[in-house]
Amino acid sequence: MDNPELETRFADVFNNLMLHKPLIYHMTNMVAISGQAHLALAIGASPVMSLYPGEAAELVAVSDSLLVNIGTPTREGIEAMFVAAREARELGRPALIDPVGYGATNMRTDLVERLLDTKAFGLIKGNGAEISLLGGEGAQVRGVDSADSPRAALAVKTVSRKYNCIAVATGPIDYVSDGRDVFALESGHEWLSLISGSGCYVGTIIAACMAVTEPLVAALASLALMGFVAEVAVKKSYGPGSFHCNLFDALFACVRNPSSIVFPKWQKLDL
Ligand SMILES: Nc1ncnc2c1ncn2[C@@H]1O[C@H](COP(=O)(O)OP(=O)(O)O)[C@@H](O)[C@H]1O
Ligand SMILES: Cc1ncsc1CCOP(=O)(O)O
Repeated sequence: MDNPELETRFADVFNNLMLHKPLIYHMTNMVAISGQAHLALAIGASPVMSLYPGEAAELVAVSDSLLVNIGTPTREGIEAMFVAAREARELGRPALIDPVGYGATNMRTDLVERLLDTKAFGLIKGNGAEISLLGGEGAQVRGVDSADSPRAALAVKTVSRKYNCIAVATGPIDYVSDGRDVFALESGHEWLSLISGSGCYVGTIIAACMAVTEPLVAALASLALMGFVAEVAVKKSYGPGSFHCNLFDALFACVRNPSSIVFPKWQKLDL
């Protein structure tokens, strides 16, 4: 899809991140939490992380967007997520849910469905397997990893329609749907799957962008950015460790100079 207008919009999104420095309230897992905080800062946003029910409503009120990631659930954290989701709905705050490990255990499946019942979320972002299962398509989930997601392209549209929000399925090919169209992007590098938390990082970038633009553009811009920076970072890296560092450095540089980004091209699928 050759669309210079869309690329200008992506660049505007990153410029606005630097300008507005939105506060992103992360309710996230103990694996990726510090990386997500560092990443938010690198892209010009401000992170606040908390899983405490007693301050969840107040934090939603002062934040520019909410990210709920169920990766390492705890009793208290779950209670806080429901408080935050209801407050975000009440206040109309942009909110994203990352259903980490949906389908891996009955508990996660049930939790995600109950959170979605709050109707707080303008965007669902999962890996291909999580979104395929949410959309009623078959997929294999092992722990929190996506083992197989051949039907993610179809599922993303189903999920978007079912939950009346933007749906995003990540993987070697990323898919995004607004319930009408399905967009696909092949970019990035397989080493992203060697960084535990790379999907969570995508969540942070999208949630930050949702504070400054509509959810569809936020998703398309964020995934194109991630794809491009992964391709840049891998050229300077020896393995997952240096790749992780170079990825953050490339994100830092790109959001400060969006005209340096060669955005990989989204394709509109005929589905
Ligand atoms: N084989 C791959 N090639 C290129 N990019 C990939 C590959 N696998 C995952 N990605 C990218 O890594 C990021 C995280 O996606 P994914 O691994 O599906 O999430 P999760 O970590 O939640 O399982 C996304 O930006 C996705 O595009
Ligand atoms: C390994 C792990 N276990 C529970 S949450 C988590 C991190 C998952 O991060 P991602 O799905 O973004 O790779």
